[in-house]
Amino acid sequence: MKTRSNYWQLLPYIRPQWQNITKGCVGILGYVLATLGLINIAGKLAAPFGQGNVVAIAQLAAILGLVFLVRGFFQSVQDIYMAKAALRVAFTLRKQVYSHLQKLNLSFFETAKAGDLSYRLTEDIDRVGEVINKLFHDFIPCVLQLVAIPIYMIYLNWQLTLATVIVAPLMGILIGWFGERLRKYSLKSQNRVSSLSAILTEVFSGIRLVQAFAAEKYEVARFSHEAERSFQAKYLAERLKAIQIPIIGFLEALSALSLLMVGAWQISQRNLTVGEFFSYLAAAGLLIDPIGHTTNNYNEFKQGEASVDRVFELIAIQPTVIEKSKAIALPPVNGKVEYHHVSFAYKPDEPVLKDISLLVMPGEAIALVGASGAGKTTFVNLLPRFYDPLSGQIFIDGVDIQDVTLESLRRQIGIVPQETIMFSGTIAQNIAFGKDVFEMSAVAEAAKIANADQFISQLPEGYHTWVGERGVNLSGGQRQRIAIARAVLLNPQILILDEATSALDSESEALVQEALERLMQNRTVFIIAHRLSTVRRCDRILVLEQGQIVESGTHEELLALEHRYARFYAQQFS
Ligand SMILES: Nc1ncnc2c1ncn2[C@@H]1O[C@H](COP(=O)(O)OP(=O)(O)OP(=O)(O)O)[C@@H](O)[C@H]1O
Repeated sequence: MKTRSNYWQLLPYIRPQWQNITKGCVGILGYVLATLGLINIAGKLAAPFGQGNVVAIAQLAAILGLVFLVRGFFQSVQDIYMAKAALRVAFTLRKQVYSHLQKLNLSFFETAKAGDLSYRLTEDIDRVGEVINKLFHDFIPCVLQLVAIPIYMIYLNWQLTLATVIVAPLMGILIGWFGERLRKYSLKSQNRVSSLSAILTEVFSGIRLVQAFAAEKYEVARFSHEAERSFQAKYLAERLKAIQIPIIGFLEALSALSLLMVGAWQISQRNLTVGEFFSYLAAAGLLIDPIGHTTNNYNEFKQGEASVDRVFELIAIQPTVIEKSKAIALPPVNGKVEYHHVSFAYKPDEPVLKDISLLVMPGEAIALVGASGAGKTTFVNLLPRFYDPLSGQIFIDGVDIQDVTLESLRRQIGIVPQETIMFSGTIAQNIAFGKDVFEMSAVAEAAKIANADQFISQLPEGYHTWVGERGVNLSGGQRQRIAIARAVLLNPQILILDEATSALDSESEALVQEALERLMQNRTVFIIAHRLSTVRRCDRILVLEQGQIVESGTHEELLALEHRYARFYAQQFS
């Protein structure tokens, strides 16, 4: 576990807020000066009280009221500008972490938990914002008061001050000790809540599976176990705080007692007037609040540090697929694709693709077949650079794909995945996914080509029908046609199709097939094929086995070989 504070890493986010912070500091300064003014006036009240001078008391009380008002005004200034600065820091951090995550590789998201990520981006960053807000509008003024008031107290009477602050070092040590423990408990607690959030995301998005497997009890037990651990971690933190408060309170009482004793002794020795003692007591009284706040704030900082750690952990993750600084935009391509001695492994010593070389001409349709785990998905994932080969190169129209910008590369490769994810938005927005501005007529045209126009037109609000987070209100076949429409609208020269394995009813199947056929026309296509009709239609079939192309040719040619494809064909399609 890290012990170094990550708060310093917030500095680049805090710096641009200097204007708000300066305004807030003016507020702090005014507030502290007004506080010193209050102490001074309180001291002046002792004499008229002794003389029973009501007029003087009333005058001083009026000034006191005025200074309170001024102090309140400065407090508002400080609160407003510091809160603005802190919230801006949280906003910028959130935006930056989100765009950083967007740059990370597929491999990161394959292992990261969605619930955990969203917790870090929401709750953790909120907490960072709250801590910075506290730091600016509470902690700094308190520390300033803790410096200014004792200086004033020393000026009034150093012996009394010594008596008051004698327990301060012990207090400091205790606060530090508790704070460090709180930070550790908080990190644990945040991680636990994050795990809870991850379980919730998993279960609610896979609720059909949970119900289908009658796994409700199992999931409740899993959730309860994690909730129990979260309870334990939170409880430990709260218990620690509960122990700390009376200990610090006792030290404060000790300090007050010693102040009274030394004060009485000094007055009896005639080293101190009652008026000075009054002023002194007012100063000491005004210290109680900042001490309490500083202790609480320190605890919160330590707890917040856990959130800072968790946020910066994400920022520290570097993408492995990196765009070169001199990357050029890939010009519009014809679709010639060449794999040149390409090898790849997810884990060292476990090669998934082994020295693959292949030339695909523009407009050619390539079917990839092979047993599960043969490397078909990996093979196509290298083309849009979801991963980079360990060795070898991939060229599109003779240009090494590692020399071009990721955006220009990916915009020219359309992907129709096995399972279509629908984002929350209208059908039209889902078809035009990734585009801010689009022509409705172009969307409708794409939907027509994808055989989707008819069912969309029958929906209550047509293209403006809202589809849920996972498109629950559309059938599998309809979702596939939306995915095809997306690819049609993108109009890429190169297409990757991962044919859905789940069976559709024959009418839906025919509509999808027809749509796919139209989509594939005049494009270079790589298709992970699960259907015989698709395989037969392709110009070339590649049989993958343990990361190697072991056979290549047309359906008829490969059948005539009577080897692997023929065997595969017999198993899969006959
Ligand atoms: N993200 C990953 N991390 C580690 N190993 C992986 C990852 N993705 C795939 N693999 C492994 O790489 C090998 C090839 O997987 P790949 O998904 O490319 O095969 P496939 O032929 O597409 O299989 P399927 O038809 O089942 O989808 C398998 O052994 C798989 O377990």
